[in-house]
Amino acid sequence: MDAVAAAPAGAKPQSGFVTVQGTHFMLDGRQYRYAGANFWYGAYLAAADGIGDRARLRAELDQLKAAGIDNLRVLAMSEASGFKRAVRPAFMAAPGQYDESLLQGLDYLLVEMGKRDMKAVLYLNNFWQWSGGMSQYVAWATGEPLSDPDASGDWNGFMQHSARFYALPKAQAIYRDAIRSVIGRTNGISGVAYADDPTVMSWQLANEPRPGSQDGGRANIAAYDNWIDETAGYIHRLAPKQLVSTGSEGAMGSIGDLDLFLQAHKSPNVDYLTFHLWPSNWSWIDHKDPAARLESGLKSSLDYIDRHIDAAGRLGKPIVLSEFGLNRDGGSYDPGSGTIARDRFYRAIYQRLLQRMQAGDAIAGSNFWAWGGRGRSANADFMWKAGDPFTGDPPQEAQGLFSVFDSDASTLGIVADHAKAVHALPR
Ligand SMILES: O=C1NC[C@H](CO)[C@@H](O)[C@@H]1O
Repeated sequence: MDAVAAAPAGAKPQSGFVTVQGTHFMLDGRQYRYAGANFWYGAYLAAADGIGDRARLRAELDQLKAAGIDNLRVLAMSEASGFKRAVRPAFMAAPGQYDESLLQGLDYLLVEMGKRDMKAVLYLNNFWQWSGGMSQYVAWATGEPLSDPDASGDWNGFMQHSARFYALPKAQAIYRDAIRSVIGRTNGISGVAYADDPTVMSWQLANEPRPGSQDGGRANIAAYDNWIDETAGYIHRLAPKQLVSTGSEGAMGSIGDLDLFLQAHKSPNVDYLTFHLWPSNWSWIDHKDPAARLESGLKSSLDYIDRHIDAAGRLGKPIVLSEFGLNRDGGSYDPGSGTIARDRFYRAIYQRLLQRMQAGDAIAGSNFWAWGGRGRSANADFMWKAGDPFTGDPPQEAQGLFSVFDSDASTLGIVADHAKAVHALPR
């Protein structure tokens, strides 16, 4: 194992735990607002050589920190599955069997983030197939075969299958054991219990948990709301010093109903709200030509942002935009391609977030999707294979679809400008 590198020069002493006060985050007695990134593969990159690349990790954490990015959203549990486009290896090879090398990767990542005074948002499951996720739990609990959406194209059937997770006691038992295995862990490098580590800002129940499909999800609402309330309460009992959020996309992840989103987040066990913004996935903007309907897509996007910030204010909890992204020009995956449309999109999103922060509204931060760093695909189809470098795009998507690479200077400049403006806000 690599020796743990010395703290970078100028590393500040570690800050305390992030807490909630009304519609704001607090940190060390002052309001905390942040500019962050999605770094789903952070623990994988931090694993020992053979899976990870710790020299790349340290260099890219430095690059992110230098850009003012001090909050990273990271996958902290994955399940071995037969899904065609799932990340391999998985944190959990089988119910109750955990990959110590990936957990040591999470140890290493948290230590390196702590040195740089960064905060981690760790999600413990996934509604989607690219890390196994809820569908794999259903398969383990029922013995039924998986329905792979990348093979069938039946995304509605997949979403309904995943949503069975919420009401299957055996699936929940396996999941809670996984939660305990992470939250109850003591960092093998620092000796600090995860639940006592202020680097961990919050635990997320899952990535983008939905009640089910647009047509079938309403029947699962009671089970979904109950799952959120009970799981969030369970996590709070394991980690009383840290925050809990759901990982929801907002209305678009709540069968299009903002009221259902708010209802699911009323639980006092849910400390803050999350929402995501995916104009090209939601057909507001064209994947293959983001410039074509950019202005109308931007209008829909800004409206979506305002509605969710307003709703969080009414609920009296902070909210973060914990995913947003857009395609490269012409829908290209090539890291050398242009990002004119994406840069316009990022600027407009950040401008609206900053305006709402300056107004004292409930918005407390954002994490762009997603840091790709120096990860590059060498495959003609741009699809990830086990052993390939990691990028910001998980294995179910082309490597380069939404990644912000280390060479994307214009986009990273926009991110850095936003981070600087956020850090200049009164605290
Ligand atoms: O959580 C997610 N939201 C959208 C991303 C881009 O499509 C996707 O890769 C991921 O599953």
